[in-house]
Amino acid sequence: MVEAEVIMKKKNEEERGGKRRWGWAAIGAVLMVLVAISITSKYTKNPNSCQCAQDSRKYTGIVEDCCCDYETVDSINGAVLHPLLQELVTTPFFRYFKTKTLPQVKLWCDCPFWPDDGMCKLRDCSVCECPETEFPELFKKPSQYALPSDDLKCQEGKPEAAVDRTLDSKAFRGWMEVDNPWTNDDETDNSEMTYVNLLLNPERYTGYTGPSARRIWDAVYSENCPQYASGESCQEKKVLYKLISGLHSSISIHIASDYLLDEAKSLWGKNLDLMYDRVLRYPDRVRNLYFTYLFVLRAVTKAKNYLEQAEYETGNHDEDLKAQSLIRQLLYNPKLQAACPLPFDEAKLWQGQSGPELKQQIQKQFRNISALMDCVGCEKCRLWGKLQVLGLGTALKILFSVDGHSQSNQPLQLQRNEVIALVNLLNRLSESIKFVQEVSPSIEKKMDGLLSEPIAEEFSSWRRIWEAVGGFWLKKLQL
Ligand SMILES: Cc1cc2nc3c(=O)[nH]c(=O)nc-3n(C[C@H](O)[C@H](O)[C@H](O)COP(=O)(O)OP(=O)(O)OC[C@H]3O[C@@H](n4cnc5c(N)ncnc54)[C@H](O)[C@@H]3O)c2cc1C
Repeated sequence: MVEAEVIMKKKNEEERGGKRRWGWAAIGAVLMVLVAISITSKYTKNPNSCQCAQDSRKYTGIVEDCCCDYETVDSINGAVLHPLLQELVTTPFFRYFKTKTLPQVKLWCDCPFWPDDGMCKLRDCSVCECPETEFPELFKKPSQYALPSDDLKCQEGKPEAAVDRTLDSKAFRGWMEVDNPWTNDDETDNSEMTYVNLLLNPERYTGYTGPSARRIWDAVYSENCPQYASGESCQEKKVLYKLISGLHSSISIHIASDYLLDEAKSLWGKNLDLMYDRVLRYPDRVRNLYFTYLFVLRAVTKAKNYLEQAEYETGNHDEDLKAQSLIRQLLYNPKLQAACPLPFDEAKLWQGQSGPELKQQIQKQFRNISALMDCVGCEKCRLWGKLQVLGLGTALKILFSVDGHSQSNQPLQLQRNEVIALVNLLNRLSESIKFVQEVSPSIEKKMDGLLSEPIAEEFSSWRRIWEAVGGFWLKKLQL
């Protein structure tokens, strides 16, 4: 009897122990599942996780609102456009830009918005002007080849419905001084104009920063091309915003690619952190750079008949022939024509009843942006700001002010300075695209590394917790 009681007691204890183990096992399993859910949700659903950030930084497929993809832009830019443009901008015709280079004290006369407080810190802010003897003699005189207006080929009689994307090549014989409805520049004001050699004044870090620079960008964005909220704004306003943002990205990339790393030692070089902070970490800014590049490229190729027949005379026969030849190679490049025949389709814009009114409104906003460039408080920044905004204004003029439907029915006429600005702008954008393509994988890898270090640390902490929890429950189960 006693023996039977002892056996029963033992059996009951074993059953209780078994139940206890099962209880501990169940609690352990639930806790482990909770820990696992917490870890997986942290690294798969969190929008700030490394995986998501990596995906959003890949640039593939068609560039938004354009007709060409990122991969094609990279390859055609690297293989064809960049080398051609680099050579073209060194020719005498393209390297001298006519601009007002007013001393700081006179700046307020030109800036229609506010007197500048001159924030520029470095010697590198100032522009190196050309001596009178250096720039081409032919540039000093008004063109003797200008056509009387009745000699311009009329574009009437084209079918109203179809968009004519060709430009009248016969209209061009010489450089005309005509107003650009998109810009605020007046090239006829010769007394204060001077020529600068762009090769001697590279766009790079100048030390222009702080409230003065910020005020210009703020005025450009907030008053003249407010950020569109997707779906709310019309396509045309979106285009203006993207052009300015793309230009801003390009300026920041040039600052970062030629930066004063150590002022005391006069050491210049690449500042990749700055490039990441200002451009690469914002995928939209990179996309807008590609958009602006394709937009300007479309303008250049649309004006091909005109540009082919233009005169690139500076008095230096060999160099002028070279400029002409390089322009032809650019305009009729078979690789470019095959890979990206229509970089941007301007025919989709200004449709509908409000088209003409909208165009006037955006034209006014762009003229304001152009006028704002006179308020940039650093000469070299102002030079490149004015040149590139004039380049954009020229692209806008080519794409939107001259076609079969223009009110005036006037064929395209460009000022010499507009052509110089257009080509130099395309070259700047091309350099930026190349730079982004070359350095962004390594910067992104570095940044991903920095991002993943804390994540790796977190993972190992989680692993330690996991092991501790697992070990504890195993011990309990072995009890
Ligand atoms: C016309 C112009 C030309 C300049 N040229 C030079 C130059 O040659 N060399 C030089 O050293 N400095 C130049 N600067 C100054 C330079 O652009 C910066 O303003 C300065 O370096 C201070 O930079 P930041 O970090 O405050 O940002 P900023 O570049 O001033 O940007 C101001 C704000 O604009 C927004 N933003 C920035 N980039 C973009 C983008 N791509 N798209 C949309 N929004 C954006 C952000 O909200 C940012 O905070 C120029 C300024 C202007 C206005």
